[in-house]
Amino acid sequence: MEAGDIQGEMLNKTLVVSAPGKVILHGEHAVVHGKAALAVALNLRTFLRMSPRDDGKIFLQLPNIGVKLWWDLVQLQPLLDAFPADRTELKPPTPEQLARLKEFAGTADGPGEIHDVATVAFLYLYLSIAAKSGVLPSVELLVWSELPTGAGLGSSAAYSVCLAAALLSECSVVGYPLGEGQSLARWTEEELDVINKWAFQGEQVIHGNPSGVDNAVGTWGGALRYQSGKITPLKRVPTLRILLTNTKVPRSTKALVAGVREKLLKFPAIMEPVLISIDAISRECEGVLEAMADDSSQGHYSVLEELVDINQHHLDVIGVGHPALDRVCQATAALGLHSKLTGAGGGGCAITLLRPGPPPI
Ligand SMILES: Nc1ncnc2c1ncn2[C@@H]1O[C@H](COP(=O)(O)OP(=O)(O)OP(=O)(O)O)[C@@H](O)[C@H]1O
Ligand SMILES: C[C@@](O)(CCO)CC(=O)[O-]
Ligand SMILES: [Mg+2]
Repeated sequence: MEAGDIQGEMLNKTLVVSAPGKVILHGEHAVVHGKAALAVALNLRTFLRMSPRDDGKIFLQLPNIGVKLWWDLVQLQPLLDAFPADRTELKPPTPEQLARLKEFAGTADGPGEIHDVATVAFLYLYLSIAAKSGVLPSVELLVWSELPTGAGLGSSAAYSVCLAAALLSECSVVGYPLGEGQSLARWTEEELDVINKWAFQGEQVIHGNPSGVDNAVGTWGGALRYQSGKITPLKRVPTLRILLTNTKVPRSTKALVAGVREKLLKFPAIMEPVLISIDAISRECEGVLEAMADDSSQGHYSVLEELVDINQHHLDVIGVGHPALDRVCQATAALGLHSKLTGAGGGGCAITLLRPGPPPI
Protein backbone atom coordinates (compact mmCIF):
# COMPACT_ATOMS: atom_id res chain seq x y z
CA MET A 1 0.00 0.00 0.00
CA GLU A 2 1.26 3.42 -0.86
CA ALA A 3 1.21 5.82 2.07
CA GLY A 4 -1.01 8.76 1.31
CA ASP A 5 -1.98 12.07 2.88
CA ILE A 6 -3.67 15.24 1.82
CA GLN A 7 -1.79 17.01 -0.93
CA GLY A 8 -2.55 20.44 -2.21
CA GLU A 9 -1.27 22.30 -5.21
CA MET A 10 -2.00 25.77 -6.56
CA LEU A 11 -2.34 26.10 -10.30
CA ASN A 12 -2.95 29.79 -11.13
CA LYS A 13 -5.50 30.51 -8.36
CA THR A 14 -7.04 27.06 -8.74
CA LEU A 15 -6.49 24.82 -5.74
CA VAL A 16 -6.25 21.08 -6.37
CA VAL A 17 -6.49 18.86 -3.29
CA SER A 18 -6.35 15.09 -3.06
CA ALA A 19 -6.75 12.59 -0.22
CA PRO A 20 -6.40 8.77 -0.08
CA GLY A 21 -9.02 6.17 0.62
CA LYS A 22 -8.34 3.51 3.23
CA VAL A 23 -8.49 -0.14 4.17
CA ILE A 24 -9.32 -1.20 7.70
CA LEU A 25 -7.23 -4.28 8.58
CA HIS A 26 -9.06 -4.91 11.87
CA GLY A 27 -11.44 -3.05 14.15
CA GLU A 28 -14.25 -1.84 11.95
CA HIS A 29 -17.49 -1.25 13.90
CA ALA A 30 -15.74 -2.03 17.22
CA VAL A 31 -13.90 1.29 16.78
CA VAL A 32 -17.27 3.11 16.88
CA HIS A 33 -17.59 1.76 20.43
CA GLY A 34 -14.17 2.84 21.69
CA LYS A 35 -12.09 -0.17 20.64
CA ALA A 36 -8.85 -0.07 18.61
CA ALA A 37 -8.74 -0.28 14.82
CA LEU A 38 -5.80 -0.62 12.42
CA ALA A 39 -6.15 1.20 9.10
CA VAL A 40 -3.88 1.94 6.16
CA ALA A 41 -4.09 4.51 3.35
CA LEU A 42 -4.87 3.19 -0.12
CA ASN A 43 -3.17 4.15 -3.39
CA LEU A 44 -6.58 5.25 -4.68
CA ARG A 45 -7.45 8.90 -4.12
CA THR A 46 -10.21 11.49 -4.27
CA PHE A 47 -9.42 14.79 -6.03
CA LEU A 48 -11.02 18.20 -5.57
CA ARG A 49 -10.49 21.20 -7.85
CA MET A 50 -11.64 24.62 -6.58
CA SER A 51 -11.55 27.72 -8.76
CA PRO A 52 -12.65 31.30 -7.99
CA ARG A 53 -15.73 32.76 -9.72
CA ASP A 54 -16.69 36.42 -10.08
CA ASP A 55 -20.44 36.04 -10.71
CA GLY A 56 -21.69 35.54 -7.14
CA LYS A 57 -22.58 31.91 -7.81
CA ILE A 58 -21.35 28.64 -6.38
CA PHE A 59 -21.06 25.49 -8.50
CA LEU A 60 -20.78 21.94 -7.17
CA GLN A 61 -19.97 19.08 -9.54
CA LEU A 62 -19.84 15.53 -8.17
CA PRO A 63 -19.57 13.30 -11.27
CA ASN A 64 -19.13 10.08 -9.29
CA ILE A 65 -22.72 10.40 -8.04
CA GLY A 66 -24.27 12.40 -10.87
CA VAL A 67 -24.62 15.67 -8.97
CA LYS A 68 -24.26 19.01 -10.78
CA LEU A 69 -25.72 21.93 -8.86
CA TRP A 70 -25.39 25.69 -8.62
CA TRP A 71 -26.80 28.40 -6.38
CA ASP A 72 -26.68 32.19 -6.23
CA LEU A 73 -24.93 33.20 -3.03
CA VAL A 74 -27.92 35.38 -2.10
CA GLN A 75 -29.89 32.12 -1.83
CA LEU A 76 -27.42 30.80 0.76
CA GLN A 77 -27.17 34.00 2.82
CA PRO A 78 -30.38 33.35 4.87
CA LEU A 79 -29.00 29.97 5.98
CA LEU A 80 -26.08 31.62 7.79
CA ASP A 81 -28.22 32.37 10.86
CA ALA A 82 -28.20 28.61 11.55
CA PHE A 83 -24.39 28.61 11.56
CA PRO A 84 -23.01 30.69 14.45
CA ALA A 85 -19.87 32.63 13.51
CA ASP A 86 -18.44 32.45 17.02
CA ARG A 87 -18.10 28.68 16.88
CA THR A 88 -15.09 28.11 19.11
CA GLU A 89 -15.17 24.35 19.30
CA LEU A 90 -16.56 21.82 16.93
CA LYS A 91 -19.96 20.46 17.84
CA PRO A 92 -21.81 17.77 15.87
CA PRO A 93 -24.23 18.99 13.20
CA THR A 94 -27.63 19.68 14.79
CA PRO A 95 -30.82 18.03 13.50
CA GLU A 96 -32.18 21.55 12.86
CA GLN A 97 -29.16 22.48 10.71
CA LEU A 98 -29.42 19.25 8.70
CA ALA A 99 -33.18 19.62 8.26
CA ARG A 100 -32.76 23.17 6.93
CA LEU A 101 -29.99 22.08 4.54
CA LYS A 102 -31.97 19.10 3.23
CA GLU A 103 -34.94 21.37 2.62
CA PHE A 104 -32.72 23.97 0.97
CA ALA A 105 -30.99 21.36 -1.23
CA GLY A 106 -34.37 20.76 -2.77
CA THR A 107 -34.30 24.31 -4.16
CA ALA A 108 -31.02 24.01 -6.07
CA ASP A 109 -31.00 24.51 -9.86
CA GLY A 110 -29.41 21.77 -11.84
CA PRO A 111 -30.20 18.39 -13.30
CA GLY A 112 -28.39 16.25 -10.72
CA GLU A 113 -29.69 14.25 -7.78
CA ILE A 114 -30.18 17.03 -5.23
CA HIS A 115 -30.91 15.11 -2.09
CA ASP A 116 -27.76 13.04 -1.86
CA VAL A 117 -26.18 13.35 1.55
CA ALA A 118 -22.99 14.50 -0.19
CA THR A 119 -24.72 17.74 -1.20
CA VAL A 120 -25.83 18.31 2.38
CA ALA A 121 -22.32 17.55 3.66
CA PHE A 122 -20.90 20.10 1.24
CA LEU A 123 -23.43 22.78 2.28
CA TYR A 124 -22.80 22.05 5.95
CA LEU A 125 -19.02 22.46 5.66
CA TYR A 126 -19.27 25.44 3.30
CA LEU A 127 -21.65 27.40 5.56
CA SER A 128 -19.98 26.39 8.84
CA ILE A 129 -16.53 27.43 7.62
CA ALA A 130 -17.65 30.56 5.74
CA ALA A 131 -19.66 31.69 8.78
CA LYS A 132 -16.37 32.21 10.63
CA SER A 133 -15.50 35.07 8.25
CA GLY A 134 -19.09 35.95 7.33
CA VAL A 135 -18.09 36.02 3.65
CA LEU A 136 -19.54 33.42 1.27
CA PRO A 137 -16.88 32.72 -1.37
CA SER A 138 -18.00 32.47 -5.00
CA VAL A 139 -16.22 29.34 -6.18
CA GLU A 140 -16.73 26.27 -8.31
CA LEU A 141 -15.80 22.85 -6.99
CA LEU A 142 -15.37 19.57 -8.82
CA VAL A 143 -14.79 16.42 -6.76
CA TRP A 144 -13.83 13.23 -8.54
CA SER A 145 -12.61 9.95 -7.06
CA GLU A 146 -10.73 6.82 -8.04
CA LEU A 147 -12.52 5.14 -5.13
CA PRO A 148 -15.79 3.27 -5.61
CA THR A 149 -18.39 5.01 -3.47
CA GLY A 150 -20.14 2.99 -0.77
CA ALA A 151 -17.67 0.09 -1.02
CA GLY A 152 -15.89 0.28 2.32
CA LEU A 153 -12.77 2.10 1.09
CA GLY A 154 -13.39 5.38 2.87
CA SER A 155 -14.81 7.30 -0.08
CA SER A 156 -17.00 9.48 2.17
CA ALA A 157 -14.02 10.32 4.36
CA ALA A 158 -11.74 11.22 1.43
CA TYR A 159 -14.58 13.39 0.08
CA SER A 160 -14.97 15.13 3.47
CA VAL A 161 -11.21 15.61 3.88
CA CYS A 162 -10.86 17.24 0.45
CA LEU A 163 -13.84 19.54 1.06
CA ALA A 164 -12.56 20.56 4.50
CA ALA A 165 -9.03 21.27 3.24
CA ALA A 166 -10.20 23.33 0.26
CA LEU A 167 -12.84 25.36 2.14
CA LEU A 168 -10.58 26.02 5.12
CA SER A 169 -7.89 27.27 2.71
CA GLU A 170 -10.37 29.43 0.81
CA CYS A 171 -11.58 31.00 4.07
CA SER A 172 -7.96 31.43 5.31
CA VAL A 173 -8.51 29.23 8.35
CA VAL A 174 -5.51 27.23 7.12
CA GLY A 175 -2.89 28.42 4.67
CA TYR A 176 -2.64 27.64 0.97
CA PRO A 177 -0.24 24.70 1.02
CA LEU A 178 2.03 25.74 -1.78
CA GLY A 179 5.18 27.82 -1.41
CA GLU A 180 6.94 29.71 -4.23
CA GLY A 181 8.08 27.32 -6.95
CA GLN A 182 6.57 24.27 -5.20
CA SER A 183 4.41 21.95 -7.28
CA LEU A 184 3.09 19.73 -4.49
CA ALA A 185 2.83 20.29 -0.75
CA ARG A 186 1.03 19.26 2.42
CA TRP A 187 -0.26 21.35 5.26
CA THR A 188 1.50 21.65 8.64
CA GLU A 189 0.67 19.16 11.40
CA GLU A 190 -1.42 21.81 13.17
CA GLU A 191 -3.34 22.59 9.98
CA LEU A 192 -3.87 18.88 9.25
CA ASP A 193 -5.36 18.55 12.74
CA VAL A 194 -7.86 21.34 11.95
CA ILE A 195 -8.68 19.78 8.56
CA ASN A 196 -9.19 16.36 10.17
CA LYS A 197 -11.56 17.77 12.79
CA TRP A 198 -13.67 19.49 10.13
CA ALA A 199 -13.59 16.40 7.91
CA PHE A 200 -15.01 14.47 10.87
CA GLN A 201 -17.93 16.92 10.76
CA GLY A 202 -18.50 15.99 7.12
CA GLU A 203 -18.43 12.31 8.10
CA GLN A 204 -20.99 13.00 10.82
CA VAL A 205 -23.33 14.43 8.19
CA ILE A 206 -22.82 11.42 5.89
CA HIS A 207 -22.39 8.58 8.40
CA GLY A 208 -24.42 9.74 11.38
CA ASN A 209 -22.16 8.23 14.03
CA PRO A 210 -18.63 7.77 12.64
CA SER A 211 -15.66 6.86 14.81
CA GLY A 212 -13.26 9.20 12.98
CA VAL A 213 -10.89 6.46 11.81
CA ASP A 214 -11.67 6.98 8.13
CA ASN A 215 -11.06 10.72 8.03
CA ALA A 216 -7.94 10.26 10.19
CA VAL A 217 -6.39 7.99 7.56
CA GLY A 218 -7.60 10.27 4.75
CA THR A 219 -5.90 13.22 6.46
CA TRP A 220 -2.70 11.69 7.83
CA GLY A 221 -2.18 8.81 5.43
CA GLY A 222 0.18 5.92 6.11
CA ALA A 223 -0.78 3.19 8.60
CA LEU A 224 -2.25 3.97 12.00
CA ARG A 225 -3.99 2.67 15.08
CA TYR A 226 -7.11 4.64 15.95
CA GLN A 227 -8.99 4.50 19.23
CA SER A 228 -11.43 7.03 20.70
CA GLY A 229 -9.94 9.93 18.77
CA LYS A 230 -6.32 8.95 19.52
CA ILE A 231 -4.24 8.56 16.36
CA THR A 232 -1.06 6.47 16.68
CA PRO A 233 0.96 6.20 13.46
CA LEU A 234 2.39 2.70 12.95
CA LYS A 235 6.03 3.41 12.20
CA ARG A 236 7.35 -0.10 11.60
CA VAL A 237 4.94 -1.80 9.21
CA PRO A 238 6.09 -4.41 6.69
CA THR A 239 4.90 -4.19 3.10
CA LEU A 240 1.77 -6.32 2.98
CA ARG A 241 0.24 -7.48 -0.30
CA ILE A 242 -3.51 -7.25 -0.01
CA LEU A 243 -6.02 -8.19 -2.71
CA LEU A 244 -9.12 -5.96 -2.79
CA THR A 245 -12.34 -7.54 -4.06
CA ASN A 246 -15.39 -5.36 -4.59
CA THR A 247 -18.58 -7.41 -4.28
CA LYS A 248 -20.38 -4.41 -5.86
CA VAL A 249 -23.20 -4.98 -3.35
CA PRO A 250 -24.36 -1.45 -2.47
CA ARG A 251 -24.86 -0.64 1.18
CA SER A 252 -24.94 2.32 3.56
CA THR A 253 -22.32 2.68 6.28
CA LYS A 254 -24.76 4.81 8.28
CA ALA A 255 -27.38 2.04 8.29
CA LEU A 256 -24.86 -0.70 9.11
CA VAL A 257 -23.34 1.27 12.01
CA ALA A 258 -26.85 1.95 13.35
CA GLY A 259 -27.69 -1.77 13.11
CA VAL A 260 -24.68 -2.75 15.21
CA ARG A 261 -25.61 -0.14 17.83
CA GLU A 262 -29.15 -1.55 18.03
CA LYS A 263 -27.78 -5.09 18.47
CA LEU A 264 -25.38 -3.88 21.17
CA LEU A 265 -28.26 -2.26 23.04
CA LYS A 266 -30.38 -5.38 22.63
CA PHE A 267 -27.72 -7.96 23.61
CA PRO A 268 -25.01 -6.09 25.57
CA ALA A 269 -23.71 -9.20 27.37
CA ILE A 270 -23.32 -10.99 24.04
CA MET A 271 -22.07 -8.16 21.86
CA GLU A 272 -19.62 -6.40 24.20
CA PRO A 273 -17.34 -9.47 24.51
CA VAL A 274 -17.27 -9.71 20.71
CA LEU A 275 -16.18 -6.07 20.41
CA ILE A 276 -13.55 -6.63 23.11
CA SER A 277 -12.28 -9.62 21.13
CA ILE A 278 -12.03 -7.50 17.97
CA ASP A 279 -10.05 -4.95 19.99
CA ALA A 280 -7.67 -7.76 21.02
CA ILE A 281 -7.34 -8.85 17.36
CA SER A 282 -6.29 -5.32 16.38
CA ARG A 283 -3.66 -5.25 19.11
CA GLU A 284 -2.41 -8.76 18.33
CA CYS A 285 -2.12 -7.86 14.65
CA GLU A 286 -0.18 -4.70 15.47
CA GLY A 287 2.32 -6.75 17.50
CA VAL A 288 2.78 -9.22 14.65
CA LEU A 289 3.30 -6.41 12.11
CA GLU A 290 5.95 -4.87 14.35
CA ALA A 291 7.71 -8.26 14.63
CA MET A 292 7.52 -8.70 10.86
CA ALA A 293 9.35 -5.45 10.32
CA ASP A 294 12.51 -7.35 11.42
CA ASP A 295 11.53 -10.89 10.51
CA SER A 296 9.11 -11.64 7.66
CA SER A 297 9.20 -15.40 8.17
CA GLN A 298 6.14 -17.28 7.04
CA GLY A 299 5.16 -18.07 10.64
CA HIS A 300 3.94 -14.54 11.13
CA TYR A 301 1.69 -14.84 8.08
CA SER A 302 -0.07 -17.84 9.64
CA VAL A 303 -0.95 -15.72 12.66
CA LEU A 304 -2.15 -12.82 10.49
CA GLU A 305 -4.31 -15.26 8.53
CA GLU A 306 -5.86 -16.68 11.71
CA LEU A 307 -6.66 -13.15 12.90
CA VAL A 308 -8.35 -12.38 9.57
CA ASP A 309 -10.56 -15.48 9.89
CA ILE A 310 -11.51 -14.82 13.53
CA ASN A 311 -12.31 -11.15 12.79
CA GLN A 312 -14.49 -12.08 9.80
CA HIS A 313 -16.50 -14.49 11.95
CA HIS A 314 -16.95 -11.79 14.60
CA LEU A 315 -18.19 -9.37 11.92
CA ASP A 316 -20.75 -11.95 10.85
CA VAL A 317 -21.89 -12.30 14.49
CA ILE A 318 -22.45 -8.53 14.84
CA GLY A 319 -24.56 -8.60 11.68
CA VAL A 320 -22.47 -6.89 8.99
CA GLY A 321 -21.66 -9.89 6.81
CA HIS A 322 -23.26 -10.64 3.46
CA PRO A 323 -23.56 -13.76 1.23
CA ALA A 324 -21.43 -12.04 -1.42
CA LEU A 325 -18.66 -11.52 1.14
CA ASP A 326 -19.03 -15.19 2.20
CA ARG A 327 -18.48 -16.19 -1.41
CA VAL A 328 -15.23 -14.22 -1.53
CA CYS A 329 -14.08 -15.88 1.69
CA GLN A 330 -14.97 -19.36 0.39
CA ALA A 331 -13.39 -18.81 -3.03
CA THR A 332 -10.12 -17.55 -1.56
CA ALA A 333 -10.12 -20.22 1.17
CA ALA A 334 -10.21 -22.86 -1.59
CA LEU A 335 -6.84 -21.41 -2.64
CA GLY A 336 -5.48 -21.40 0.88
CA LEU A 337 -6.02 -17.64 1.27
CA HIS A 338 -7.77 -15.74 4.04
CA SER A 339 -10.23 -12.87 3.58
CA LYS A 340 -12.43 -10.53 5.60
CA LEU A 341 -14.72 -7.62 4.83
CA THR A 342 -13.25 -4.15 5.16
CA GLY A 343 -15.10 -0.98 6.16
CA ALA A 344 -18.75 -1.17 7.10
CA GLY A 345 -19.46 -4.51 5.40
CA GLY A 346 -22.94 -5.59 4.32
CA GLY A 347 -21.43 -5.84 0.83
CA GLY A 348 -18.72 -3.56 -0.52
CA CYS A 349 -15.12 -4.72 -0.43
CA ALA A 350 -13.26 -7.65 1.06
CA ILE A 351 -9.51 -7.85 1.62
CA THR A 352 -7.46 -11.00 1.06
CA LEU A 353 -4.01 -11.36 2.61
CA LEU A 354 -1.41 -12.50 0.05
CA ARG A 355 1.88 -14.07 1.06
CA PRO A 356 5.15 -13.08 -0.63
CA GLY A 357 5.87 -14.89 -3.89
CA PRO A 358 3.59 -15.82 -6.81
CA PRO A 359 -0.15 -15.91 -5.97
CA PRO A 360 -1.64 -19.46 -5.86
CA ILE A 361 -3.90 -18.73 -8.85
N1 LIG B 1 -16.41 11.10 -4.96
C1 LIG B 1 -17.55 11.40 -4.31
N2 LIG B 1 -18.35 12.40 -4.76
C2 LIG B 1 -19.49 12.71 -4.08
N3 LIG B 1 -19.94 12.07 -2.98
C3 LIG B 1 -19.18 11.06 -2.51
C4 LIG B 1 -17.95 10.67 -3.14
N4 LIG B 1 -17.44 9.62 -2.45
C5 LIG B 1 -18.30 9.37 -1.44
N5 LIG B 1 -19.33 10.22 -1.47
C6 LIG B 1 -20.45 10.29 -0.51
O1 LIG B 1 -20.25 9.25 0.46
C7 LIG B 1 -21.33 8.30 0.39
C8 LIG B 1 -20.78 6.88 0.61
O2 LIG B 1 -20.34 6.87 1.95
P1 LIG B 1 -20.29 5.51 2.79
O3 LIG B 1 -19.67 5.85 4.07
O4 LIG B 1 -21.63 4.87 2.81
O5 LIG B 1 -19.33 4.56 1.94
P2 LIG B 1 -17.73 4.52 1.98
O6 LIG B 1 -17.20 5.72 2.69
O7 LIG B 1 -17.29 4.34 0.59
O8 LIG B 1 -17.48 3.20 2.82
P3 LIG B 1 -16.88 3.08 4.33
O9 LIG B 1 -17.47 4.21 5.09
O10 LIG B 1 -17.39 1.75 4.80
O11 LIG B 1 -15.40 3.14 4.20
C9 LIG B 1 -21.90 8.46 -1.03
O12 LIG B 1 -23.27 8.05 -1.06
C10 LIG B 1 -21.79 9.96 -1.22
O13 LIG B 1 -22.81 10.62 -0.52
C1 LIG C 1 -17.82 0.78 10.15
C2 LIG C 1 -16.79 1.80 10.57
O1 LIG C 1 -16.12 1.35 11.74
C3 LIG C 1 -15.71 1.94 9.51
C4 LIG C 1 -16.24 2.34 8.18
O2 LIG C 1 -15.18 2.44 7.24
C5 LIG C 1 -17.51 3.12 10.83
C6 LIG C 1 -16.61 4.15 11.54
O3 LIG C 1 -15.66 3.75 12.22
O4 LIG C 1 -16.89 5.35 11.38
MG1 LIG D 1 -17.72 6.21 4.67
